Amino acid sequence: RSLYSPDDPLELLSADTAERRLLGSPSAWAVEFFASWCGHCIHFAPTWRALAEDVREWRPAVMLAALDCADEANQQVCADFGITGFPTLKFFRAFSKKAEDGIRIAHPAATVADLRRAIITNLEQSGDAWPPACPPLEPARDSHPISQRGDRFQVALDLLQYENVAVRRVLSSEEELVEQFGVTTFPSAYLLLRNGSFSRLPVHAEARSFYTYYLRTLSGVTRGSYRLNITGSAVNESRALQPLQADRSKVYVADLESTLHYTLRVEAGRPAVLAGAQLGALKCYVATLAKVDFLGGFGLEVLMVVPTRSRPSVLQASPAAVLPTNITWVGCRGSEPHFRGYPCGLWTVFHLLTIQAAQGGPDQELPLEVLSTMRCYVKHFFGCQECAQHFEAMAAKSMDQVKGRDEAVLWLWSHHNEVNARLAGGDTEDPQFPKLQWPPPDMCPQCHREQRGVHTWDEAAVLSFLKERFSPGNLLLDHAVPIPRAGAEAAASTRLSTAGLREKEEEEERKEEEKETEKPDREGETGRPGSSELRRPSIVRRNPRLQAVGEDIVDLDSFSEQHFKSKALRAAGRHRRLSKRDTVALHHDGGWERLQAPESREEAEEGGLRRSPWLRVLGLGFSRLDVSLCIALYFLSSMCLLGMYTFFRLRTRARKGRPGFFPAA
Ligand SMILES: Cc1cc2nc3c(=O)[nH]c(=O)nc-3n(C[C@H](O)[C@H](O)[C@H](O)COP(=O)(O)OP(=O)(O)OC[C@H]3O[C@@H](n4cnc5c(N)ncnc54)[C@H](O)[C@@H]3O)c2cc1C
Repeated sequence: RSLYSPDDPLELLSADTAERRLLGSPSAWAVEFFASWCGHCIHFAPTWRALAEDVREWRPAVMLAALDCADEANQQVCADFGITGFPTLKFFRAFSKKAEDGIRIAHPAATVADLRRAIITNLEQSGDAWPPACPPLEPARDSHPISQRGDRFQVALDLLQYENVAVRRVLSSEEELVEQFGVTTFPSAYLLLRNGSFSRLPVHAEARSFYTYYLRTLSGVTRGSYRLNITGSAVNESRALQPLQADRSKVYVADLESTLHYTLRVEAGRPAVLAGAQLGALKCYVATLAKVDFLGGFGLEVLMVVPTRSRPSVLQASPAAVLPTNITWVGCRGSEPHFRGYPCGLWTVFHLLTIQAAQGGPDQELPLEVLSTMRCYVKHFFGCQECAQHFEAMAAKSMDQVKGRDEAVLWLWSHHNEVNARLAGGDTEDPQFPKLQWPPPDMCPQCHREQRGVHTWDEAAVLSFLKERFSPGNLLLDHAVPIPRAGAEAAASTRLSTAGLREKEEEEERKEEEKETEKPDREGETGRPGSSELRRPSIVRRNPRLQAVGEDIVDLDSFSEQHFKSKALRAAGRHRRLSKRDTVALHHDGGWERLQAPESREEAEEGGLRRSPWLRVLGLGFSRLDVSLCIALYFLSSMCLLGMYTFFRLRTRARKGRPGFFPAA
């Protein structure tokens, strides 16, 4: 099942319906914005469902709804409603005009009773926005605290859909009525009939459910014509995922790519403004991806981020890019849509990053940098807010004490296991993928030891297991989105060893250089149609319009250019083609070239930023535009000189031909 199904008594909103239903509505709405992968949303779903059941009779005065912000189709609408974390609960008064009118209902960990009270409190404060279907709940002189009054409003709301009965409240302060009915205890309920007779309701307890039940059973009281409007969208319908054959000893590139797609296009695209610490966190993340030899040769060209103040973030600006635009979970695929997926992918990406950072190059600090990048990323972008808080608490305790590169790998491993232990047996656990202390004995027997009957880990064995597991040779390309290429070659590329990849890559680079030398005027073109050598676009493109904006928006283009200068130089040394616009061209496999967006081709050509080989050899840093201008100026000045020369020459000749100035004697 998805978190909610059409059987639940709430409306499942979508991008098409959210604004239409919530804004300008004669009903008040309580909405949960959730992400189906988020553990705390999974915990919270039964409470929201129970609340929906509890207040189902309050329709159409008060409606309950839910919107899945993890669904990429809903990304924009969730951003419009200012949703940055999950679950977020908002109350919309009737006739709310703007998305910002939603009032946050604090504390999603609240009980059904707390939430019901929060709805009533907000309803009471509706003033002019009183839902027409809602009975008048607020007597003129009510000195009781709102929390107490709220409990008693509920009966009136519970009877909303019933005809031939009206519920009114009388306060103890209304002495005349109290006296007329002979009321002695508060609260108590009286039934007043049309003929003027009245009697106290014979209920066992002066409580909401007793009153409601009794009133509904009265003769003549019937349910009105209002029908529950269960409008489950097809997208949200319960569905089990088709199982994909996944080898659990492998790491799938499809999972890594899907995670990058989700982190960069969805999570980082959510804030209205990227600035300050949040922008810093994104820069770190991008920088780490570029710095670590991420995917070890599996064709990721990282990465341009463009300054933005507007939310349709640059991260979405390039429709076709290196990463696929859809999500395919393979190793991280859950048995149902709300299990596993993105959080699984995020753990996997960070394990891979720490291990690759620990293994590659002389930079001792890099694995520690990866850990702090993960900490920053989770703090600023991970949509599951409570997960992020838990992780931050763990990190604050011990992350600073990590000194060495192997220690960094083991820190992440052991803390991931701590999370596994906390979540084991809970409702976020996919029954088909129980949360274990990892790696389990069948995956790594040598990792486990027993000393006097007590289990211990052999950390050295764990470390080498992790290094092997997250080595480039253990990455599988299955189910990732392929780019068409020659049949046999494509088949062969489904799984390549690191060595194979690197050889292939070098060969392709050689070929590429040769082609560039042969056809300098084709520089900037993205490849031959049908060939596997399309130049890959960067994930995110420069958007010149956005560059004029504010000071605290950092141009990550120049940031990364500076940051990775040394890396770029090294790459250039290895005959990498490195354009000014591509931050770092990492290893690539020809079979993994992504289709390039046409606009990025145009952009590259228009900007004239790609230099032809001979200019690069000269190292002059001129673009083709510069050179064209030089030639044009040179030509113009030559023409000018020629003109002047001809003019003076003609004048001299003319003078010689004329009679002298002095008259003949
Ligand atoms: C930073 C972070 C904090 C989170 N906090 C919470 C939370 O507070 N509450 C909540 O409900 N959910 C939380 N989650 C989600 C939760 O940890 C799982 O990611 C999610 O439930 C999916 O679980 P899974 O079964 O796919 O395995 P995951 O735990 O996601 O693991 C993914 C894969 O990594 C491998 N793996 C497992 N353990 C280890 C390990 N110790 N070392 C290396 N590899 C390992 C396995 O192959 C596994 O399939 C958090 C996720 C992240 C990224």
